[in-house]
Amino acid sequence: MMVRILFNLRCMRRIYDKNVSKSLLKRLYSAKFVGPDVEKIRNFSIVAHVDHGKSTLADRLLELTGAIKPGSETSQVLDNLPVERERGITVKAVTASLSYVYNDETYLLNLIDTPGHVDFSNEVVRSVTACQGVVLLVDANEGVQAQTVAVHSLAKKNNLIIIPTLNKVDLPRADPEKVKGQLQSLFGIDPDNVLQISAKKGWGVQNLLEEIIKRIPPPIVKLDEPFRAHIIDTWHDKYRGVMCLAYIHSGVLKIGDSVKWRSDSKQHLVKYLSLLKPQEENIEKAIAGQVVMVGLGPKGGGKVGDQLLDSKIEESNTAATESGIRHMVYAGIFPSDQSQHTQLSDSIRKLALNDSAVSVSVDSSPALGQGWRVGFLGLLHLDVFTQRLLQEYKAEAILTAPSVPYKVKLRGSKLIRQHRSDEIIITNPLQLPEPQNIVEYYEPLVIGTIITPVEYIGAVTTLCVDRRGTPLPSSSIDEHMTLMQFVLPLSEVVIDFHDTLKSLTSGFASFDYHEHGFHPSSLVRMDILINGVLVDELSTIVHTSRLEFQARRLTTKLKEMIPRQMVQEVEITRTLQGHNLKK
Ligand SMILES: Nc1nc2c(ncn2[C@@H]2O[C@H](COP(=O)(O)OP(=O)(O)OP(=O)(O)O)[C@@H](O)[C@H]2O)c(=O)[nH]1
Repeated sequence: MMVRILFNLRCMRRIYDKNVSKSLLKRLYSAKFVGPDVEKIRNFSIVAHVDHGKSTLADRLLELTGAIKPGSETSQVLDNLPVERERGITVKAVTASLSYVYNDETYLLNLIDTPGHVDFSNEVVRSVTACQGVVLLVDANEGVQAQTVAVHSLAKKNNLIIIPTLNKVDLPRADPEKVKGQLQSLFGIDPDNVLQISAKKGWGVQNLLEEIIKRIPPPIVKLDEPFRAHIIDTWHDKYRGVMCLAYIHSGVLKIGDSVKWRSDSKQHLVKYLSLLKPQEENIEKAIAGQVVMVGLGPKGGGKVGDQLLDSKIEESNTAATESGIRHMVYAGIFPSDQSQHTQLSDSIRKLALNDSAVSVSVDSSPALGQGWRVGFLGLLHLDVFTQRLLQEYKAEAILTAPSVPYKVKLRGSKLIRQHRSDEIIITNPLQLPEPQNIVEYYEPLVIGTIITPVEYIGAVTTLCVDRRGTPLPSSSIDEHMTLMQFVLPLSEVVIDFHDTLKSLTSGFASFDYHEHGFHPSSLVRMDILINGVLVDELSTIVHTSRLEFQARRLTTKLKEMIPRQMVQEVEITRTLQGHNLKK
């Protein structure tokens, strides 16, 4: 019961009104495509720091190409999940196939609008695999921010053409020349190549569209080879089963073609084939270089990362769908009532299809019953996942306290045999072996990039050192802004680091991080006993230097939250040294 009071993070949000997206789609009208010609295809993505205007630019591009009517009342048309509209953020990359006539030729432009928040960066990573270029959007007022650095290096790593574009030039405080200087000093971008637009007012957007056609090359594909595509997104359709967004690498795909998954050799027929403009437009045939929606019917399946092949290709690889995603945070998800277990299980399965970044494994708890241990890319990802469960599937869930994964090196041949390895990853504090069976503890570190005005360098350094961070060399972006880097423990970053950084720097600093592997650390499991009984769900793994602070913070909270008459004593045990703290 007490556990529920503390950790029942049910999202009490407004119920999803399905009519939102339907009425929206009604307002869209379609332009006629001339048959695809690879030379006239451009696949590109809009990448930027959070809130620099990606979705607003996507709206203007949709208007210019006739996919939506100009002056449409609904803004951020591609952000059509209720959670995206409520929070004003993009969490899913969305594709729109647009047609545009330039120099009397009709071009097919596949636009992918991507999220900006670091927790959804996997969507960006996946999107760029279907692109030959990106529009790197930078707010001309805020200038280069931490995610600008991250998406620029991602585009470079994938050898994509980058179209640097300054947005929000209509703002009185916009300083395009200063931001061009930042792009030059950080990335070596020639200021003459930088475009200037106002996505909100539509200024310069047509020029940008034509620059996309001129600067980004058509995809290099093999039309005469057998059909092969890779899956960049999937979602569940109530009537048609799994629908997949596929980027075609070679060959041609037609309705009725026989295909198979690379991960299993079973044959299927292509039942649905559409362009997303962004509403579905059925097509009979798609060619290499296109991004299309494919459905194989209710039993057809489909997973992000897998490949769809012509059934005559003799190739299979059961590991084809391994994502390589490293989960940053794990939490237990349990039904609020065990009678809801089947429904919640079904909802999690369907949502995990659309949110391929989560990992789901079965879990159980003495207090909460049967449930799942779910891995997320960060706390915002966890929050959005539970909100989507409630809004899109009406599934209420109880969440346990989130924890980062740890690693331990085991002692004892029996244990090593049992785990088939001398090292195990701990995603649940309860899995931690007894201290005498552990040779070494490891915790995950990240390299954090912070871009801050120079006057906050001191405050940022103090925050990072307090969070056990080690500074790396910093570099000046211009006379006002500095790029700082720190090696930080992931556990110190995921909970409230971003909010604290924002409040210390009056909202001016931005933060991004990438993983830096597991490193040896001094860790201990902190157990909580209430009325002498160990409450499994309250156990956490903490760094020994933070044990007392964390213990006092948690017991103070428990003291406030648990009705006094129900508790005689709250006790904290430290398994390693057997210390007790009583409140
Ligand atoms: N003044 C001005 N405001 C803009 C412009 N472009 C976007 N905005 C505003 O900036 C805010 C963020 O715009 P979005 O398009 O949601 O930004 P985003 O990059 O898609 O955001 P995420 O998907 O959450 O990363 C909104 O309030 C927009 O109205 C512009 O050219 N000028």
